[in-house]
Amino acid sequence: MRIGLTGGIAAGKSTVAARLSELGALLIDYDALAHDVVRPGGVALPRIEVEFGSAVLNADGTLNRSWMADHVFGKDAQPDARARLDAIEHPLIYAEASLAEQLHPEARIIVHDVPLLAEVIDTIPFSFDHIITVEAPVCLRLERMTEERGMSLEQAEARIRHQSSEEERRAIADIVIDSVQPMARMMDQVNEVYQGFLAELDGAAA
Ligand SMILES: CC(C)(COP(=O)(O)OP(=O)(O)OC[C@H]1O[C@@H](n2cnc3c(N)ncnc32)[C@H](O)[C@@H]1O)[C@@H](O)C(=O)NCCC(=O)NCCS
Ligand SMILES: Nc1ncnc2c1ncn2[C@@H]1O[C@H](COP(=O)(O)OP(=O)(O)OP(=O)(O)O)[C@@H](O)[C@H]1O
Repeated sequence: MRIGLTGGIAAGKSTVAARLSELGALLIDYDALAHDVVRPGGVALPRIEVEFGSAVLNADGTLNRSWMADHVFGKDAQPDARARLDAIEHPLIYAEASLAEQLHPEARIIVHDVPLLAEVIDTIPFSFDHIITVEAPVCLRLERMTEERGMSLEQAEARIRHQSSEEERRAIADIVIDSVQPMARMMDQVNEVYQGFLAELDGAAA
């Protein structure tokens, strides 16, 4: 069974993902894959350099993430910069995700943790049995991003502006997890959701 997990930045998606993984799901973390595919020596970095110029690299040859973030999400970013970066990274991320699945043929429940699932739902080369979105109001997410991640309010607002809205994420999801509820209750909800998946699999096998 393949599950899509999404949510706006700092809504609590990684917290839910970690719980699903503890419960036994195979977790495929697209943020981690997005970091992997731009490592030095890979095919993405030279393409990104051609697309955005040599300022995109640090002196040690790694991707300058804050430069890239400014040029993709910042107020002076070119309107198509995000699409140009995504066009380089996304196919490589999907190939890695597919490989991760092939490496674990025993996995009964596979969770693809995809921050931008609503944006890519028509192009991602996977279909999902269920889609979970984790949601919290923008003001709370801004607070989490500025207090816990050292982002300025402007950077945090820009990142949210470049993402789908809660409404768009809810439209693709059949399960919504509200991360304003106390952590313990949210974890109980994740447990219930997971048990539901197992029951569905057992029902299908019977
Ligand atoms: C622009 C980059 C270099 C900025 O790096 P940075 O370290 O600041 O952010 P990081 O990668 O840790 O992502 C943090 C969060 O930002 C958001 N985010 C990342 N990329 C994007 C994007 N293209 N559009 C909107 N939001 C994004 C997601 O919510 C993600 O969880 C990086 O995010 C990137 O390479 N993005 C393109 C790849 C992508 O689409 N990643 C998302 C997973 S599919
Ligand atoms: N129900 C909750 N109650 C209190 N705090 C929560 C709850 N859910 C998540 N959080 C907190 O919110 C913060 C953001 O959560 P998390 O890192 O899981 O977000 P995320 O959506 O994965 O972010 P990103 O999209 O950047 O990966 C964390 O500090 C987490 O502990």
